[in-house]
Amino acid sequence: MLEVDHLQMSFQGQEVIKDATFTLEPGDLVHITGPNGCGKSTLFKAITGIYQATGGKCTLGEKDEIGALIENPGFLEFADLKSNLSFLAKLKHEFDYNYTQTFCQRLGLDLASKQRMSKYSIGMRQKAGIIQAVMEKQNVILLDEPSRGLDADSLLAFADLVNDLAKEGRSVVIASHDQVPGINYNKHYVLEQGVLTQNEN
Ligand SMILES: Nc1ncnc2c1ncn2[C@@H]1O[C@H](COP(=O)(O)OP(=O)(O)OP(=O)(O)O)[C@@H](O)[C@H]1O
Repeated sequence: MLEVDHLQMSFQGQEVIKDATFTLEPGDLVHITGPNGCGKSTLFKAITGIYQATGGKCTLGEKDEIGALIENPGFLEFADLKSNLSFLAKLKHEFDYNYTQTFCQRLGLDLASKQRMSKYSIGMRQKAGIIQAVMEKQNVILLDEPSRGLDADSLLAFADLVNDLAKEGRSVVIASHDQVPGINYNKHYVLEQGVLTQNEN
């Protein structure tokens, strides 16, 4: 699905990612942890092509599609949730209202609400960012600090959601320094001093 092979990323000679190597199989639920500033967001930006990697390579299967939430998601601030999500979906696909609604219901957002995004709380924006990463049936899902701003019930709903995505054979990679209880990770990595290392536990 996705092969990340000795990926490197430097900025003006400063090496942030020295060696990141991992492979994603269908249904993998992967946790990448590491201290602030270790390069988790940079790794996702290099995988998605927002940044051009300075070394190594990423190979995505022909039929595979990446959905990503990286840092603070940007929205059309004066438009409501449905306008924002349908705008994003239509860049590549048809907007599937009913399918998207299932994710909104699971995370406690109202897809029919006329409230503009500028009035959304940090947690609500985060949920909208998670939903846009999965609503087009993307099968390689990269979530950077997805639990930011989520309350206790929403964290449980989020854990259920990602566990279900993995059961469907979609692969989810979560980068975070905190733990979300209830996520059934099958692989753990640590990013430290630019090197991504797999942990057995
Ligand atoms: N466009 C850029 N230009 C220069 N340096 C950058 C750029 N993007 C990221 N960096 C540097 O890369 C390093 C890693 O940043 P990154 O945001 O990837 O860390 P992180 O692990 O996601 O941090 P956090 O846990 O705090 O979110 C930082 O030192 C940052 O300053």
